[in-house]
Amino acid sequence: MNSDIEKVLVSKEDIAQANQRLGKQLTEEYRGKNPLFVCILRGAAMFMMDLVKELDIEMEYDFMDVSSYGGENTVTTGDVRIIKDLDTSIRDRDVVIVEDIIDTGYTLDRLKELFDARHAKSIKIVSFLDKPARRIKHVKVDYVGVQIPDEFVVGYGMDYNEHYRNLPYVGVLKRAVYSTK
Ligand SMILES: O=P(O)(O)OC[C@H]1O[C@H](OP(=O)(O)OP(=O)(O)O)[C@H](O)[C@@H]1O
Ligand SMILES: Nc1nc2[nH]cnc2c(=O)[nH]1
Ligand SMILES: [Mg+2]
Repeated sequence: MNSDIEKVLVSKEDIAQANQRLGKQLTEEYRGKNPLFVCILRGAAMFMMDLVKELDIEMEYDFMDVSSYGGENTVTTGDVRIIKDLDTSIRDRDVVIVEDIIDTGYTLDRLKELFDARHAKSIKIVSFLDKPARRIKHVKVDYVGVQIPDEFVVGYGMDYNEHYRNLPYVGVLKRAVYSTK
């Protein structure tokens, strides 16, 4: 285990199991609909690539880069900026937004509003992690991998100052790491 990690919240095995379950559910729901899966960069990249391999249907995917956080690294501002937009039109498409984590809900609330305005046929959300304790915007998450307590997590795509995204599990950082980096 990485020496900066205090504890593992979601192991490699837990991740694989959650993805298999989500893949089955989404396969049932979207068979014959050619859905567009939208990965929200950068955090959701690793989850997205694992998830789509569990889908046994025709589908397409695209990427969008948004940033929901301002100057500080662990404090939300509620400001969501589009850094890279989709290349695909979502008009009349069944869209599945793929996120690594829903925390305050600002990012997904804003994205849902945006996709509604672009006339998607349907919009559903799949988030690998759900941290309900911190919710401010009560957006409906249709599919959740794992619910976690109110801790700042890293790994499996999630970062602290761009580090730790490549960890193959989700963990909590040691306190000391925040004060030295
Ligand atoms: O529910 P919220 O409070 O809006 O937080 C969740 C969002 O915050 C993180 O992304 P971030 O903007 O930090 O960028 P990243 O995905 O590139 O790491 C995470 O990947 C979610 O997209
Ligand atoms: N890395 C990381 N990004 C987040 N964005 C919102 N919550 C979190 C979290 O717990 N960890
Ligand atoms: Mg993100």
